[in-house]
Amino acid sequence: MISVEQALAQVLSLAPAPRGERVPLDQAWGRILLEPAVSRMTQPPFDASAMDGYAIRAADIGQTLRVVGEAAAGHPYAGKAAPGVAVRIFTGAPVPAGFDRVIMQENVARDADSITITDPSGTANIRPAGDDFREGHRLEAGRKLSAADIALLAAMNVPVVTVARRARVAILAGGDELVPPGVAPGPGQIISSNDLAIAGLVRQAGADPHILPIARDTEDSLRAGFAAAQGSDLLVTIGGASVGDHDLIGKVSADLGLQRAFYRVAMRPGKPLMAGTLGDIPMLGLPGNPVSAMVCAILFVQPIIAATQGWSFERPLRKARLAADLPAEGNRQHYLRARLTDGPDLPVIQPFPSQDSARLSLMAQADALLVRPAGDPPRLAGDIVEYLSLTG
Ligand SMILES: Nc1nc2c(c(=O)[nH]1)N[C@H]1C(S)=C(S)[C@@H](COP(=O)(O)OP(=O)(O)OC[C@H]3O[C@@H](n4cnc5c(N)ncnc54)[C@H](O)[C@@H]3O)O[C@H]1N2
Ligand code: MOO
Repeated sequence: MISVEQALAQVLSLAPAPRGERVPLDQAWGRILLEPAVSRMTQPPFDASAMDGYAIRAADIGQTLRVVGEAAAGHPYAGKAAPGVAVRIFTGAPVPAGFDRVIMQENVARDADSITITDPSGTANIRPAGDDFREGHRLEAGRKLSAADIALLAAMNVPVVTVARRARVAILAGGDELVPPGVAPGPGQIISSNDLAIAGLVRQAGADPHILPIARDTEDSLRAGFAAAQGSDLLVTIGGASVGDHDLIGKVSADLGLQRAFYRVAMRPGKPLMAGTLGDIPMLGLPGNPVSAMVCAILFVQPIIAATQGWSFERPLRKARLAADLPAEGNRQHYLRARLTDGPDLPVIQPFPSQDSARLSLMAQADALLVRPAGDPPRLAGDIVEYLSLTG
């Protein structure tokens, strides 16, 4: 058995280099920027009015001013400032040359073509050219593009960006007991859920899942499943990873030439995890118990997808206070399904009394995985412990 840290390093070393594609901005949200984007604009491109009102010279405050023209957004005023004059101006309009204040119209009394300033206090109400960013401003590679990033790129006049191609992830669940949701299970059968859980986690990491037909517990059926995964960027198998007579993933993948990086990790749940490269595709073989499969996907599948897309998707370890005493840990790092509530300083974490790795109903209620290192001594209520958030 290797440690979780060693396993993660080995998994990440299997990730192929990210490949880029050019997409227009309306398709770029949530994608990973692979090449820096460089602004072709200065923003604002001109000194812009921040208010509806009158452009004046600060030196003229106290005088009655003559309104000589109008500047609206998209309709600049062609003239310049002169002593004793004002220009009617609207938000977003270029401030004509020579004016250095905009007085809000609420602070002005207008009489035909004349204005008197009733309240000269306040700021200039002018956004100077380049106040936001200048030509050449860069948005660096490696970020997941947010709504604000897309707006910024648009304002930079960068209509097309290079983002990482979404990894295509083949998901192969196997087991004679499995039927898809909606099918009436026969004797001894259950509904396959893991493939759908993993597909959700794959999507969360920004990749495209491709759920293959459920494989039977035969070498031929598994071989057909592996063949169907050709052309994917990553293959994730679920189940059949343990030592039972019908656990064939290890044998079939080895027969097909898997370069195995490791098998078995010192973690709980998720010990019978394997990883390697099959042909030129990285493969992760997840254990079949539903919670084990999900924990392995959170710890290993999501990070390798991120790496394949030029990104780092690491859930930070956060601190919380234990709600109840816990016994000493064994020789595997333990990820306990838990609930978080607010506390006076840190959140309070309450692990569920049952940690059975088959209990999906508890996984669905968990908002955190309490992480206990191998060999952790007994802990008391109130002790500070670490957790991974499942809710973001
Ligand atoms: N003698 C030993 N037995 C087991 C060991 C061990 O070390 N020695 N490890 C146990 C642990 S830990 C786990 S985890 C499981 C992993 O087993 P497999 O990866 O071989 O998974 P299966 O046997 O195929 O399935 C386990 C369990 O999960 C259910 N399952 C599988 N696939 C799905 C699916 N797509 N959707 C829903 N449920 C699924 C399956 O029906 C089984 O109940 O091995 C232990 N045994
Ligand atoms: O990985 Mo097994 O989960 O310990 O149930």
